[in-house]
This record gives sequence, C-alpha cells and structure tokens, in this order.
Amino acid sequence: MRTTVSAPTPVVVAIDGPSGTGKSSTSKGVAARLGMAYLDTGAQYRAITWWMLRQGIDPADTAAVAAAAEKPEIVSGTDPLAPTITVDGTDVSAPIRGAEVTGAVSAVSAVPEIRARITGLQRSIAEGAAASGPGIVVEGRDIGTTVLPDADLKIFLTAAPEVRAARRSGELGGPQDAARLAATRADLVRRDTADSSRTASPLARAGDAVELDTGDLTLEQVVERVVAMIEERRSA
Ligand SMILES: Nc1ncnc2c1ncn2[C@@H]1O[C@H](COP(=O)(O)OP(=O)(O)O)[C@@H](O)[C@H]1O
Ligand SMILES: Nc1ccn([C@H]2C[C@H](O)[C@@H](COP(=O)(O)OP(=O)(O)O)O2)c(=O)n1
Repeated sequence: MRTTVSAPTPVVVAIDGPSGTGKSSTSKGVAARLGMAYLDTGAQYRAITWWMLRQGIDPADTAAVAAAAEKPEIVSGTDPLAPTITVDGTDVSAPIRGAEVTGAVSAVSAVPEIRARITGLQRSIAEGAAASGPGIVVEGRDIGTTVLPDADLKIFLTAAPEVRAARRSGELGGPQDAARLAATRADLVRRDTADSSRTASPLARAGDAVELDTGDLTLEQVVERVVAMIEERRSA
C-alpha cells in the first residue's frame, strides 16, 4: 500500500510586541523548527531609516522622509537560519543595529508614506511564502492589527520592562551595573511609548491575538508553546 505524505497546510503567523519581549528569537526558532519562512519587519524599518540618515535626511523632517519613501530598494531574505537585509544591494544587517539607527527609527517609521511602502513589501513577501511553502512567521508591531489582519495565528508577546532591559543589556556584554540597566530600560520605554502612541498603525495587540508573557519562560519554552499553537491550528 502506498502512503501519501501531504504537504503541511501553509500558515501565516503574526508575532507582535514591544522591544525585548523575544519576537525575533522566537520567530526565528519557530520558523526554523517548522521549515517556514521568517520576516523581521523591524529590520525593514531600520533599513529605510539607515538609508535616510545616509542621504542626510533629518528623521524629524516628516515631509522630506515622506518624499523619499519610495526611493531605496529594500530586499529581505526570509531564511530563519540566515536572514538578510539589503538596501540598494548593500548588506546593512550590521549598521541597522547601531545606536544612530535605533535612535531615529521610531520617527521614520511613524511617517504614513513609510508605513504604506513597507507594509506593501511585507504583504507581498507573506503572500509569496504562503503560496510556495509551509508558510511564514512575520514579527513586528502592527502585523496582527494592520499588515496581516487575516493571519491564521496572532501572538502578542509581553514582558516587564526590567526583564526586557536586562535581556537587551545582556546582548551588549560587559558588566551589568544598575546605571546601565536603568539607561537601557529608559531607552526601551521611550521607544515603546513612541511606537504605541503614533497615529499611523501603532504598536498594539490585535483583539484576536493570544497574549504570552515571556518573563518567566525560557526561549525554548516560548518556541515550544508557539509551535504547539501552530500545530493545533493546522489540525483544526
Ligand atoms: N524567553 C526568553 N528568555 C530569556 N531571554 C530571551 C527570551 N527570549 C529572548 N531572549 C533574549 O532577549 C533578547 C531580546 O530578544 P529579541 O528576540 O531580540 O526580542 P525582540 O525581537 O522582541 O526585540 C535576546 O538577547 C534574546 O536572546
Ligand atoms: N512592524 C513594525 C516593526 C518595527 N517598527 C518600528 C518600531 C521599532 O521601534 C523599530 C525597530 O523594530 P525592531 O523590531 O528592530 O526593534 P527591537 O528589535 O525591538 O529593538 O521599527 C514598526 O513601526 N512596525
């Protein structure tokens, strides 16, 4: 007797939440485990911010940012084991993590023309992945609410600011003194406030998203829970 192994049903998963809740690590882990594609939408906003700074455009000059929104070509590679991001063919994966971009990204990403441009890119990447493989995990701030409101599964990650600051500060290495933790926490909270209070598609939990506090969970435990939710969705 011949057994037919059918391809898994493609699923589109939206993972949102504030900085340091574990969106990138969780999304990459889940996508790698299930052979899915992965899209880091924050990297796209960082990439266009990097380009604006390189052009000498002031991130606070909303009109200038809007006028240039369509100019750079931004390409995201969606392999969770080796995600890539280029701007006009230049690999920007390292410089987009620098302090200059981090300090400017909330202003640039609040401009409606920037959001329209980047949202269009995100939707076409998600559509392509869902049409050609087992699906995609897309992480950001407004994926469940705006970019992919029909996603098969929406997850909103949270964690206390102290936990998130300790995680972010840990990434930088070196001694973890109280002053450094307090400064990291203040930066995170400032960015969360800006991202949540902007008019255009703010950071928000979708009404139908599952909320998961990652504060007391290891990364492996968070990945396990999300994988279980996806498998449950596939078998429903
Ligand atoms: N559940 C977890 N427990 C402990 N550390 C975690 C957990 N999830 C993520 N991290 C660590 O926290 C930091 C921030 O995670 P990241 O995935 O970049 O968050 P986000 O994408 O939400 O900003 C990384 O150093 C990551 O390894
Ligand atoms: N879907 C998204 C993703 C990110 N952004 C903006 C707001 C965030 O502060 C920046 C950077 O996002 P990123 O996910 O790289 O930030 P962290 O990894 O949390 O430091 O981009 C957004 O407006 N919408």
